[in-house]
Amino acid sequence: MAQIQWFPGHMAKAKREIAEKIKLIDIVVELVDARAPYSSKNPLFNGIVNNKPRLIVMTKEDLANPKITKKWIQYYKDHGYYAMSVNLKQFNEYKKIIQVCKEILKDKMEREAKKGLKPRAMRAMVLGIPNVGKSTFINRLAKRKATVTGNKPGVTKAQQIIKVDKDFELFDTPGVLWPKFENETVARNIALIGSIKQQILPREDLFMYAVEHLVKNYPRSVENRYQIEIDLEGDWIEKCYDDIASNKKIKPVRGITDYERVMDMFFTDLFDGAIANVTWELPYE
Ligand SMILES: Nc1nc2c(ncn2[C@@H]2O[C@H](COP(=O)(O)OP(=O)(O)OP(=O)(O)O)[C@@H](O)[C@H]2O)c(=O)[nH]1
Repeated sequence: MAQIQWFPGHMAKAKREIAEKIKLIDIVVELVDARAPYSSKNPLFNGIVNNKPRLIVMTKEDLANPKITKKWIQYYKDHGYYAMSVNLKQFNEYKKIIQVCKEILKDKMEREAKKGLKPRAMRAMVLGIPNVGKSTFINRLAKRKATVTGNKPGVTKAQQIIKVDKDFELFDTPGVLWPKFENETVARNIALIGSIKQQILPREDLFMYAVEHLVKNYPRSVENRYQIEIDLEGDWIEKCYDDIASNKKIKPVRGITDYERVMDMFFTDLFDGAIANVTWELPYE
């Protein structure tokens, strides 16, 4: 954990920016990654959002375990949030989010109309830690490349309002929250969903944690991928490196297994979904 830097300055700045914007909006759309819904949710702005309605959108449902995603949605609902899951890679998925926002705000808009207030569009803001899909969602809405997307933490840039339709508007710049590093498990989980660089943690530890979690919770996911057997006893990790290297024909370096290449291959398989439908944490854990 010593390598992880905590930047109170960044956090304070993000908090200030979000607090400024929040005054202008009717609903907060908070994106979290379905593979690690706890670790990718930053409790920091609970105090800022206050009484604004909040919709939690679990992105990347296509990469997560569908049964656990359902449990998480129930968990959020039990805790008074609106919640849903999406695969933003699917072109029309963003429409579902807008639909749900409109349903949530329907009563509020009707109350305003009854009071004789001028009809206006509902306004939403997107929030989330890096890499959860904020730009992808906003770009889909804007139907243009408004912001740069990429599978690297921290690429969201430049503030405009996007008019989605006559009833709905969205800030074109999302609120970027800093990931929390509450404990080692949280840090590992956010590294495993790509929200922080893996290199921030000792990579061998991350590899071992991931393989162990998979073997215990997703029997045969790793074994089948590399045609190996894993028995979590004794020097299992050494054997695991050697067996993956041998199966994938990764050449040894000066007679020693090339651990770095084994890890590269494993993490690529994980990020590309070759080892798929994995969620790293359960609700109530
Ligand atoms: N499989 C899958 N990939 C997704 C989904 N949503 C986003 N992605 C991918 O995740 C990566 C990160 O998405 P972005 O939209 O850049 O995330 P962001 O939250 O704007 O990231 P920052 O700019 O770092 O704050 C991109 O490669 C997207 O294509 C999803 O629902 N499923």
